[in-house]
Amino acid sequence: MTKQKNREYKKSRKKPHHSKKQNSKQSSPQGNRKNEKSQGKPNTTDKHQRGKKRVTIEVTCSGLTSEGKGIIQWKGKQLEVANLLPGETAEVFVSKKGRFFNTELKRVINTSEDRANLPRLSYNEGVGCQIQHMNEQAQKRFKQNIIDELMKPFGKPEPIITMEHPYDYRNKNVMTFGMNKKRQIISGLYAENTHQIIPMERSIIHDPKADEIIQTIKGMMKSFKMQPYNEDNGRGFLRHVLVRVGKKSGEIMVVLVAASPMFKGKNNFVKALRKAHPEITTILLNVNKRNDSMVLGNQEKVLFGKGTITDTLCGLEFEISAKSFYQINPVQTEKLYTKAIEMAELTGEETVVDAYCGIGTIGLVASQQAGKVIGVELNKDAVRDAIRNSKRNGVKNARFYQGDAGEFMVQMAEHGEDVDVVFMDPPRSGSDEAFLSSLVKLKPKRVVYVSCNPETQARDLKYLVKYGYKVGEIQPVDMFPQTVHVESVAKLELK
Ligand SMILES: C[S@@+](CC[C@H](N)C(=O)[O-])C[C@H]1O[C@@H](n2cnc3c(N)ncnc32)[C@H](O)[C@@H]1O
Repeated sequence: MTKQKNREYKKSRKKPHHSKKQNSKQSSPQGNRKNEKSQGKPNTTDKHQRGKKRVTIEVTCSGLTSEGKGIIQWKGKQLEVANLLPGETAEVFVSKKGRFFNTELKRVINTSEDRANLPRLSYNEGVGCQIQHMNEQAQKRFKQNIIDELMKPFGKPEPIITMEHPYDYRNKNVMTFGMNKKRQIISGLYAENTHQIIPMERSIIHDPKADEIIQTIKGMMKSFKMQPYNEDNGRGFLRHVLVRVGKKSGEIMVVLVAASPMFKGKNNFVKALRKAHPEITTILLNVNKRNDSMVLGNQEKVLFGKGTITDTLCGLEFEISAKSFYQINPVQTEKLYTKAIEMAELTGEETVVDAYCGIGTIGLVASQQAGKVIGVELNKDAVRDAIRNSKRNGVKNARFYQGDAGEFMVQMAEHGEDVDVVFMDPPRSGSDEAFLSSLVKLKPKRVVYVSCNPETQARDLKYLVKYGYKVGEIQPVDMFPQTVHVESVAKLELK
């Protein structure tokens, strides 16, 4: 890569289209005095949470952040309120923590027509679903606006592909275990940007059976003298439980993530869990001694079954290991892959690279219409799955390699390989300069860029456009209903 290209790439990486916001309840005091007319009026002051003062204000919401929070003005400051919609008047609690303001919706006074007519949710069922208070039309508009805005430099995206039944869709649930102040075992999700567990028994987007299994495990812990892990003092055993469900096959994997490999009474535990849920097809113990936010550690032991599950996607069967990536919404994934493969315009002759290939899903589905497929993926377990999956489906024209996709592309470019089409589906952080600079050297006719983070996708598209590609169709797909996340696939052609 030339110095000029390097500088350009770094510059574009520094400036993502939207900047990340603060903690869910915290708003920065970045307000603007001109807006004081529309400021909320303080109603009352009360005390909560160990005597901290908070005021109740009446406000009208003027817009939405890219994280789906309502924007309000108060005392010359712009604050963000979760679960509030534009045009709504509401009572909001405001309290101050350091330089930041915490807000919490107390009561909506005038309801927007965009508000979802939800059945009453039980305790915390909507945690992690930042926009579950918007109805389907409003969610669709919200996500379309995000994509349209980000992709403005490249053309007008297609209307987003939505999901018919946008609930219970996740095939993977991960719950974290801990103790509450009454020393009762709890399981739930971390509150945004913290390691504080919000107890949760059921989520509107989780697979119901997976949630049920996690509750069974929580109920069994006391009698098996199994302590939840305490991050502060390093004591205890169970950190998380991951349940993965093959939505078509019905196979179910349970992964107990523990702080230690010493699992006393594991045989009896496995027996009791299988008795309560005969539908479980495999159980694993994963050991994670790390202190970061990664759920799974490297060490893994199969306690029951074959250690993997199988599922069907786009007519092919895929074996999936605990540590491998597998798209969490298979109904929408089929629509996404169908669109991506259509964009590749394969004729049966092409050499295709499937970069960041996971367990080989896109490459193997595309292999039926390609000359040959070369897949590259960093995760060893996923590459092993991909190789097994090509054999399982009788695919003869696909090869999978383990390694960094950027380094792999550099080598391909140095060897002057011929590549016709590249599918790329990087993680949320997007691709890197090694990958992109080699991609433009390899000059494939078409690049199909699949992304779960349109901000980094837009950044990388800008690079590819600068170095010889033009963006054709851009297709957003709602893979994550009820949340602010959106998937997008873009077709690029060599100019
Ligand atoms: C969004 S997933 C896509 C996987 C696959 N295309 C699919 O649809 O299931 C991104 C994948 O990139 C892999 N990955 C992350 N960093 C990588 C890198 N530097 N080189 C190669 N693969 C990487 C991850 O392990 C993960 O499997």
